[in-house]
Amino acid sequence: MMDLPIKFLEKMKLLLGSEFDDFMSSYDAPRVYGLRINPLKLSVSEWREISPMKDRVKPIPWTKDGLYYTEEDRPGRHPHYNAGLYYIQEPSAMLPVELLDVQPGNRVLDLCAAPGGKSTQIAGKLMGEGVIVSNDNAFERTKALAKNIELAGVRNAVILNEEPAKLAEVFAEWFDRILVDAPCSGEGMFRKDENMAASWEKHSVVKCSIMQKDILAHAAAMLAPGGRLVYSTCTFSPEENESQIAAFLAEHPEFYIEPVLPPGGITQGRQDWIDEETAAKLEPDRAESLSGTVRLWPHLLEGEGHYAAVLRRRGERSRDASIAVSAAGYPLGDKRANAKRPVKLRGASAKAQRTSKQAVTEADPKESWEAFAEKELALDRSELGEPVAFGSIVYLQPQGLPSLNGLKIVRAGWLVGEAKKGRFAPSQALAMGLKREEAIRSLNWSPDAEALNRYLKGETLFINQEDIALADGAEPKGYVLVCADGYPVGWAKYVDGMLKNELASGWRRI
Ligand SMILES: C[S@@+](CC[C@H](N)C(=O)[O-])C[C@H]1O[C@@H](n2cnc3c(N)ncnc32)[C@H](O)[C@@H]1O
Repeated sequence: MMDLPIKFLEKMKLLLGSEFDDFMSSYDAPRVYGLRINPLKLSVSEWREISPMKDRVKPIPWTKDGLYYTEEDRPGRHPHYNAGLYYIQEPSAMLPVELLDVQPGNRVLDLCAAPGGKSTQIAGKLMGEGVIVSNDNAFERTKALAKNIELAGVRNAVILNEEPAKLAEVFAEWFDRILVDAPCSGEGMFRKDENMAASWEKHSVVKCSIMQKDILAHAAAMLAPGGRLVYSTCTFSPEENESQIAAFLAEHPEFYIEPVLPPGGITQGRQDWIDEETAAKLEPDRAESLSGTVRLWPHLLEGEGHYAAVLRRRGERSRDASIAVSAAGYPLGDKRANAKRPVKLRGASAKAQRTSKQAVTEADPKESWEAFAEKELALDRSELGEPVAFGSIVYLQPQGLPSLNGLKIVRAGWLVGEAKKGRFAPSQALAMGLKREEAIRSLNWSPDAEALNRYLKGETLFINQEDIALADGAEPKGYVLVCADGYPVGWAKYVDGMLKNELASGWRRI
């Protein structure tokens, strides 16, 4: 039996009454495991054709691409993981994005996004059209966020490291969809992570609910009229769930709850759990609408537990032409449209900008990219973002963004590579976002090939030239896109029988 905080147990007993014993028995039941197939790479049925796990998985009812797997399968160790074919995610955490109803072409904000489970799910719904702005205010956590987004092969994400108030100054009424997967006391994570139970007092319910209120208020300011906002937590406390949403409705008459018809095992939100003070501020029908939010309980379904509310903003968005902006972030036609914009960069991007101030760059990095893409890729660039360079690093930035002036940027778009000493070095993110046939040279190994295992460990290999698939007219020497089962895992450089490993250092198997 797990060691759970006494105060938590007393509270749950009071809330759940006769259901409490069933709830408690869920802590003795084994954990369940989930993964979500990445539609940017392949469909569930295509994955089933190639996966050794295919006969042991079963569908997660509330997510088209979600599957339960057994612990022994260890999908994180299979090369399909290195190829970004799926994301390992707690099953109930897959619901909020389903409720967000993302459509290709939408502008979506994932406000509390690290480590990126839900951002990658959103990107899979956008299918490369529109933009996802993925933000987290904890810089260290944005590193995992960027890696997961890149692993999934997302081409249309911008990753920021900001406070919601700062974002709201730039993105007023800009987004069609916003996800607030709020920081919370994590009561639904106790079974998965015992540390969460130990630190429950520290992340107190009261502290979290103050934080959530502030985040929600800024999120509301960024949603366009007619837009949809999903609020979710992985905790059970009503203060962070129904009462939080009730307080939000009381302060935001322009929002209403869109009721969710709970699929099997998912239950309605508990309108009777709203605290009295908040309930008194709401009209009765608005208070009743809280039963249109949803709860996932570990004793009623196979998942750790979650809460989600779908909020709609009244009105209709008016999309005007002035939204079209230049790469410099100003509306087209504005005299500043070609101006260089001062931006704050974080991590690798910041380093590249510092370096570029010291060294004289021989060629415009964007031109280096264009030359590389022209020669080495069979990629239709007309559908992709606008090349923008920060120092020597080149990104393809989704079009139509407002100026990111003054924001802390982790990724200004799809990081395609770096111009170094007159050459262009393609990035790991570029490899992951390409399809095999979009590179003029590729090499494909089966997942159990020893050569692939050695490549993933970062070793240099010796291969037969004939193993490289070449586009018409391409010579064997040069960058090769290395694939597992036809899906890219990274770059290598081929010269005279030798395959120099270009797999990014943080991506190698240890
Ligand atoms: C529940 S986790 C998000 C999990 C993520 N959505 C996923 O699916 O992988 C909450 C996140 O909120 C971030 N956070 C906390 N306070 C924040 C704030 N004021 N603004 C933005 N992010 C915040 C935390 O750093 C944490 O990464």
